[in-house]
Amino acid sequence: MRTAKIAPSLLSADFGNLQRDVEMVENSQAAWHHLDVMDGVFVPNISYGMPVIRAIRKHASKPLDVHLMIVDPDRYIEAFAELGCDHLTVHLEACTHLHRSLQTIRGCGMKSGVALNPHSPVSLLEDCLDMADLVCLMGVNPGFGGQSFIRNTYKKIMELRTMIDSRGLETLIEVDGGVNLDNTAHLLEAGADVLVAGSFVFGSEDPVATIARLAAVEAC
Ligand SMILES: O=C(CO)[C@@H](O)[C@H](O)COP(=O)(O)O
Repeated sequence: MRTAKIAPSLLSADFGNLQRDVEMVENSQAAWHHLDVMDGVFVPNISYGMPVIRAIRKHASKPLDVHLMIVDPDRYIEAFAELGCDHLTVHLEACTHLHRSLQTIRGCGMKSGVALNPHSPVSLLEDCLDMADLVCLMGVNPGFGGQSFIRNTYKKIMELRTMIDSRGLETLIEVDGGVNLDNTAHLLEAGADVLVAGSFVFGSEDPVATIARLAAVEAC
């Protein structure tokens, strides 16, 4: 039976109690911390950047899974590596030379990730899939937590699973946005490996228990 790695998105954390929320994730069954960096240009929202990630790193021993929603991310790859980020994901739509960006991320010692907006087909990864340790399929249009899951994502997960398996790759499929207990089993069955959940975890009464429930869901 397959279960998913759960990566709570700290975008939905209480920033006035950030250390508390980071420690909550540390003490839960979550696999990774998911950190969303938004620049107000690539997406219509601004979140947080390097000083906040530096502070989170001090309280986190689990991997930091950093999702850059910024234009021209190549400018900052080295800086995120120096902060101690473990996975760095750039958007296909924000990269002029995606192959080079993924190569640079690996060259800096991090796991390379590429994210696809809901409108981008997975076929766009045909020629650089082997450069990605992780593909993040957005289940919502990026920029905000708390949106509804876009169902076309299931088809994309299945297509990507086939591409990965037929090439014998070990690339992880991450789904980000709109994840909750109603769709976790379907996402796993479609082929997802990692689920990012923000509002469903941090908006719940008992986030540790919610993470445990998400992590316990099995795919047939
Ligand atoms: O990248 C993003 C949003 O752009 C996500 O990581 C959200 O933070 C997920 O939030 P929920 O949809 O789970 O509330």
